[in-house]
Amino acid sequence: MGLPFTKMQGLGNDFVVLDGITRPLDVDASLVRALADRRHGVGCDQVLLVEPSTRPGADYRYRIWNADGGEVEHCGNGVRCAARLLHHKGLIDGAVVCFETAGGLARVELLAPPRVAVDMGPAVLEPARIPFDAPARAPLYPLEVAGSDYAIGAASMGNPHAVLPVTDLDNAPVARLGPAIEAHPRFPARCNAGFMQIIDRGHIRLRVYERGVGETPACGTGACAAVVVGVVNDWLDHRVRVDLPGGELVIDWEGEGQSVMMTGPAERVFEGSYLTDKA
Ligand SMILES: N[C@H](CCC[C@H](N)C(=O)O)C(=O)O
Repeated sequence: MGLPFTKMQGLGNDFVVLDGITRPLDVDASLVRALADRRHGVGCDQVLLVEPSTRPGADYRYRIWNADGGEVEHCGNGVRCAARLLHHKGLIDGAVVCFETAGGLARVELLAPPRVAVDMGPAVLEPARIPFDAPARAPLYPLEVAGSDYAIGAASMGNPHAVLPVTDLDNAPVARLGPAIEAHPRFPARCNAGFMQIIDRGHIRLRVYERGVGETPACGTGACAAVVVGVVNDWLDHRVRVDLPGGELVIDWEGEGQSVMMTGPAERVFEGSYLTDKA
């Protein structure tokens, strides 16, 4: 008997989505790594599990694991895909659904397909809550990485992000610096490393080396974190077009204490059954 799943993607950030609603499902790191394996398994950046909600105000709970098997707090592209899938299955009344995640609540609205809008909740800038080791909160932090000194922004969207401004994104040292920032000791839970090029006050280009995965075509929480860092440093206005290698997200943030709003696509790719018994 195989494990049914739905393959989905948002700007090429791809997911194996599991149904924990019809019946409870035990997901562990080894199953995640097997599913995520692009040669021996299905292949994905993250595995998502949608379950009945456990808290008032939420319609469903959704959990996220990176391809390395680590469970994490939030996934922006993933929450759009989870909402699109529930709507397709007739499990949402109307066009709005609220998910509880380990990183907080996410209110999702299905727009004209394939677009989906998400209230990602507030950004967290207090170093201890990112978590990031720093003596005090600052718009930028000095960080020594691989023997050189950089200035990074740091924020959490439920999950930790470092944001490094660059002037030439196409030639940014993502493969070299990404892993070093991801595993930097000042990020005790590791982090997602964003490389941001400012085009103008309403437009950035972004590449993200994701915690537990590597560089992905798009990172929703990374786009949110990059815009937050840009607004905090007065480099950006409140509505920003974020060009990622996989496509465009639109992020709106009115400032401290306000939710970060994200709009982008979410698409089903195929339904399948993972044959866990290899015999
Ligand atoms: N790699 C992230 C989780 C997935 C985030 C990303 N796929 C998104 O769309 O936000 C982390 O370890 O926090």
